[in-house]
Amino acid sequence: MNYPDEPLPGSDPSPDPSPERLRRALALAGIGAIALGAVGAFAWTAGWLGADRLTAGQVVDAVEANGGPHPGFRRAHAKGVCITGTFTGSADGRALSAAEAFSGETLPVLGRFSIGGGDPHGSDASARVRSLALQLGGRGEPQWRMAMNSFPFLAVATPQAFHQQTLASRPDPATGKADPVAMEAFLADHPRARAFQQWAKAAPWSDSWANTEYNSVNAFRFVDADGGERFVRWSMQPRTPFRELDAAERERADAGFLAADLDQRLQSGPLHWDMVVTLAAPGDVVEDPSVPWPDARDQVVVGTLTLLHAEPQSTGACRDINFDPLVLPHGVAASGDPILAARSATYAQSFNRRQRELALGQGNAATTPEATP
Ligand code: HEM
Repeated sequence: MNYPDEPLPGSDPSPDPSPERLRRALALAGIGAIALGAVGAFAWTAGWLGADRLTAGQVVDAVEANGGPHPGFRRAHAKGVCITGTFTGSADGRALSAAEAFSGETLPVLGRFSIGGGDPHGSDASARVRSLALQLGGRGEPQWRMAMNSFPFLAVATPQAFHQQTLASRPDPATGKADPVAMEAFLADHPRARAFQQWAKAAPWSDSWANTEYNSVNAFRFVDADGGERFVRWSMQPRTPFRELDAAERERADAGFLAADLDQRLQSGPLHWDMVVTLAAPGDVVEDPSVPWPDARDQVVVGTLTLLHAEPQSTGACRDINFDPLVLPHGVAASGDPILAARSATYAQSFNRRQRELALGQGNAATTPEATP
């Protein structure tokens, strides 16, 4: 298949790209991301990038190979449901960022809950990662798109390492599991990924999308009305109390228990999360999502997310949205994190592929309500 493809920013073979090149890449990323949000076109058109670098197409090819072909579906986080609700920013949020979301007005929200993995029909109990993607602001308003995960930090620091991890995780057709030798080789090259493995082994599984905390993981910059800038990470912290889904319950759980649980909870009323921003201190690493910040950092509650309604992704409005984390409003800007820029480019690849399949009638399962939770 031929798709427009460009080398990923941050995959330059020269070890130390100049700040000027980085600035140009980020500026182009911002422009590309806005264009992408509007027309679904491929975001990455910077002609200055070299020819021998990792491309978004290669990254998505590898992700797709691990999840199996599922035309019309997202290549990652393939299983999920659409949601709608509102967001209301706080005065404390307004002091940190000039974004419309913190104006005090209540904005419409369109979003999507999902689980990790590329199988749209897989069991909820087989995926420990829960995810929340949001678009704050409706049509004609400045939009803020974000895609967050329940893990607090990433396994890797760069798009290349993410690609190596994807290749090492490829399931062996005979066993359905990753080749342990390939995974050990990856871990030997990327020792910090062991911290993520520890988290995945030890952290309790939540039993609901409603009681899960979702994290931006990548750092961003908040810009206030006077132009003051701060590096931040944020999380959506649930007001619904956490409850663990233990191993025995996972064994018994229905394949679509998360969507059924969500529907049931929403019948009893709205669900709420506090948006909590963590402020970086001078010297904190802001360009590497595999390095968590110390717990003692200042935190500010900047708003409330209220979810009101859920519907199947096959027919809901979230199906045809690319939750590109670089579609940002005035008042929020990218950090220099190369993973963030790579996410924008790879989500565009995945979005283009699935939309093309839908247009060609090859993704009917993705538009049939019975085929999804
Ligand atoms: C280099 C690193 C990453 C790559 C290559 C990657 C790749 C992808 C791809 C291809 C999709 C499907 C996009 C679509 O078709 O709409 C996706 C979805 C998603 N990603 Fe990532 N991802 C990366 C890192 C992250 C991180 C750090 C987070 C969050 C902290 C994240 C959160 C999500 C979420 C929540 C979705 C589902 C969005 C939705 O519901 O539409 N990803 N990712």
